[in-house]
Amino acid sequence: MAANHVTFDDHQYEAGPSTYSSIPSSGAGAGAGGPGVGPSIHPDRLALAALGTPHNFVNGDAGIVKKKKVKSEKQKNREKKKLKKRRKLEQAKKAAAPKNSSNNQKEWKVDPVLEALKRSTVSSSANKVKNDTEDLGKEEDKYEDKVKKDVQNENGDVSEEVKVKNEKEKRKLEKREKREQRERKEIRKAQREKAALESNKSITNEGESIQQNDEIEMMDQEQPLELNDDDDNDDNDSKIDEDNQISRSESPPPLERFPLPTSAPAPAPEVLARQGLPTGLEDAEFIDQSLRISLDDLKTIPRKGQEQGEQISDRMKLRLKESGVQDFFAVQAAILPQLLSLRLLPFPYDELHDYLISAPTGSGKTLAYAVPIVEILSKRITPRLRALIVLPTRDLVVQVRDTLELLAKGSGLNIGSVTGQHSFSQEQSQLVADMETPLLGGSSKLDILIATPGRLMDHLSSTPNFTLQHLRFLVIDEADRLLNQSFQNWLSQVLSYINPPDPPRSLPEGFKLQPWDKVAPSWQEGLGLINRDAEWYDPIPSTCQKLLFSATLTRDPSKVAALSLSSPKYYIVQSTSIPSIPYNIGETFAFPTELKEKMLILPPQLKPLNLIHLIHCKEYNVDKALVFTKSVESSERLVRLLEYFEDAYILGGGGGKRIVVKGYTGELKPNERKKLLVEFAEGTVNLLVCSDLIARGMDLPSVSNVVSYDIPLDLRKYVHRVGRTARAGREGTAWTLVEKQEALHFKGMMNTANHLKAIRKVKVKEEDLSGYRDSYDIAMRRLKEHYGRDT
Ligand SMILES: Nc1ncnc2c1ncn2[C@@H]1O[C@H](COP(=O)(O)OP(=O)(O)OP(=O)(O)O)[C@@H](O)[C@H]1O
Repeated sequence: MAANHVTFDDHQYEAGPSTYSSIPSSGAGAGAGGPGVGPSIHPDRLALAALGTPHNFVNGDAGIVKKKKVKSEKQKNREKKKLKKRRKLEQAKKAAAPKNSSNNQKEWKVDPVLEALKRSTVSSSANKVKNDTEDLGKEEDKYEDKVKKDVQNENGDVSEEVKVKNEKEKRKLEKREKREQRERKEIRKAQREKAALESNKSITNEGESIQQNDEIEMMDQEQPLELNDDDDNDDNDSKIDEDNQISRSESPPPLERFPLPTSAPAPAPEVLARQGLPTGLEDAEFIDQSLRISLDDLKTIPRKGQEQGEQISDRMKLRLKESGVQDFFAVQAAILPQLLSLRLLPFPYDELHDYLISAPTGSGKTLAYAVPIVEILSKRITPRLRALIVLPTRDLVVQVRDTLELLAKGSGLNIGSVTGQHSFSQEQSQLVADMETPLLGGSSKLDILIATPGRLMDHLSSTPNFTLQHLRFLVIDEADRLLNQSFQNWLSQVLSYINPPDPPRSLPEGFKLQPWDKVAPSWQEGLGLINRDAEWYDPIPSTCQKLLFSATLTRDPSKVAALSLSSPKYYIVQSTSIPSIPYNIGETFAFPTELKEKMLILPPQLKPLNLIHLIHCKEYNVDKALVFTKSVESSERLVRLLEYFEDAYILGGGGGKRIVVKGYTGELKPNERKKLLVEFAEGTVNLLVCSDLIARGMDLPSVSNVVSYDIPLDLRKYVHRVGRTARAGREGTAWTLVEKQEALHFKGMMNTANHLKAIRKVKVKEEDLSGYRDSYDIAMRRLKEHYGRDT
């Protein structure tokens, strides 16, 4: 009986042509009924027909027997045709099957169109089957053509044109299917909306009706997603839709309406910039750049139990006076009283703040941390590494070390630096006294270390007994630049060497604690030296204060968060007459008060002549100048051109003194650079041509002019360039040579920062340049000869 439930498709693909042998004149002959002549119908089915078994099964053979009696000639012909087509189809399938199967038989791939049709016929009624059969016939015809074409394609019989046609047809079919799907969905949606409207009518309360609509809207949004999952089950879906409509209209009145959530207004960029920042940074304290406090007037904030604050030590006053300091500048006046109020080893109840200080270039940031470090550490008994200052370049390390040595003269403090300038072992012997005995508390020879991040990391990982556990100050100068250096993830590494290890940790096996091995109190628990569970006191807090200084201090939340600041205080030093310039979100730049800014807008070919005019013309008197170019190569070229020009100009009787120009590049050895800076300070060198990298943070008190021969790429670079002059309250002028095609960009950049008004435009007349023409032409000829190509 199982055969009775075989569907039409099952017959088609499994029973084979024998199923249809009942069709008169089919001539198939060799069916399941045996090799007899004429119609061969399975005896079971004949018996069933005779018994009058109800033929409500979809499409059994018995059904066919019954249908046979009423079939018209037309129908028979049609079926014959179909049969013919099917046979052709079977043949085509065999031909289309891959030829490489192991048993040399063609493997049949399931065709998605036929599969879909197969599924649809399973659930349809007998009538539907009839229609479907016709449809299927059509589809099969199409498919047969397609297969034929495919077979031909495979054999390479068909031209390119035919292939394209096939493709087009395939796409058409797909498009049609999609369109139909879309239409079905739209119909369903319209039905739902209609039902919703009807159910709304029955709800008299207006508020309730709104809620009902909301509900329906929500459902509308959700339902298509479900329906999309199975588009073939349209009938079922529409039934579900009907059920939904009914249940909606019959559902009890909805509950009282709650206020719907509304989206919050978009936060302002400044607010966004603050997100993720520690509290304290939101409330920056602004310090007027003109603030001055005399050395005698500066007092520390009184500590607990103190009536009034203390003055700085006489020795420090003396040292400061020796280096020309009469008053403390604003940045120093702002933070010295706070930093100096804490002891070398603060009490547990003393609140240690970290500091972020944004102050203009040349405003005296170095002394703002150097003075408290020297003052506080001078009270120490045994040397331990208590201050670490990280700087981005060797030159800055040398500069800061000089300042610290000057201040610490006579204090007994040991100051060292690691930059990679000396051999690693030389630096090691400078850092630690004992590298042989394992010591938990380290064996530092230094009190203050100034380092570049890369070399610091090397020592942390490879120098035995070098530890940061005793740090009282961690200073990150030029912080914006350093925080942008992800080099070996240096910041988080350094912080991990400062923070106490997580308890519990027992001492290494076989380790012997030496009597002179002094572990920092906050590290003792982590190293297993004390068991706080058995003690009565709270964890011992770290005594390290982090101080960050920069002219352009970033407030990038992710970078600031990486510092794990504790109770941070944020100070911005700026002039009240020139408002600070908000640039990037949360970033402010401040310019030195005594700075004059000028720009020349000119054709590129006139840049050298204009520079020559600026340095030779009495009116402008551009001397003691740092000249910035866009690259090392253009620095070299400019230095050479100016040298050739000076040769020709002096020889040609141009008048005036010879201008001495030198390049200040990274290729110079440290002692050469130092010599050059001394010559520049003495005035024997008039112009130093350099790149941005080398000049950053350089403190050259004698710089009177900064010339941007090539415009800076961004405002940040501009601030750092111009900040090389007008330092420490002195006057200075910044010149920018702007090529005509760059004018829009440069002005736009300054305008965005609301700073364009501060820059005066200078125009040099063509005739003013004529006096230099001859010497300039000679210089250019020599330059061309030198480079052996056109310049
Ligand atoms: N209170 C002061 N009185 C006089 N001169 C000072 C004072 N403080 C600092 N200076 C001098 O000002 C110059 C600039 O100081 P410093 O290099 O510390 O500035 P800075 O803010 O660190 O600049 P940059 O951001 O460019 O590094 C130095 O020559 C320094 O000696």
